[in-house]
Amino acid sequence: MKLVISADHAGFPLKEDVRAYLTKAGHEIVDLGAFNGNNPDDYPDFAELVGNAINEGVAKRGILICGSGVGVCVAANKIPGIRAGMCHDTYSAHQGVEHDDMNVVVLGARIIGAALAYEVVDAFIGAKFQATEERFKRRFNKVMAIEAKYRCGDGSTSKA
Ligand SMILES: O=C(CO)[C@H](O)[C@H](O)[C@H](O)COP(=O)(O)O
Repeated sequence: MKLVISADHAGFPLKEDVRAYLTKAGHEIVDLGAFNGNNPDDYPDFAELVGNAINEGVAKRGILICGSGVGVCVAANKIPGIRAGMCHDTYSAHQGVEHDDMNVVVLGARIIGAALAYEVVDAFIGAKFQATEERFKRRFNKVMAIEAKYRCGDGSTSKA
C-alpha cells in the first residue's frame, strides 16, 4: 500500500522505525518530514502536510506521529476529508477502518514502543471499510453531514 507519513520532533524516532519497517515489508512510504528530531517544531504543520497529501491523492491513507498522538490527531481532524484516530492497540487500528473509514492512524511516540507500533500499522493497513454494512454507512454519512454543516469557506471545519 502507498502511505504518507509525518511526525514532529517528538515523533521523529518512531517515524523512522515505522517507515523502515513498512518499507522493508514492501509498502511505498512517502515521508513528509520531519527529517530530523533536533528542532522543536510544531505538530500542526505535519498534520496539515499529511491531510493535504491525502486530499491531493498522493496516498489514500496516512500515519501521523507526535509525542502523545493527541496534538496531530486533533489538528488532522480539522481538515475536511480526514478521519484520524489515535490507536495504541490493534483492535482500534482495524476497527477504526472497518467501522469508521479512518484514513489516518495516529501514534504517540512517548506512549508506545516500536514493536507494538508495527502491529498497529499492520492492523490499520490490512483493514477495509465495511461499506456493505448498512449501519456503518449510515453512521459514516452522518459524520460527513456534520463535516459539511460546519465547513467554512476557507476549507477548514472550525467556525471558531
Ligand atoms: O505530543 C504532542 C502533542 O500532543 C507533540 O509531540 C508536541 O509537540 C509535544 O507537546 C512536544 O513537547 P515538547 O516538550 O515540545 O518536546
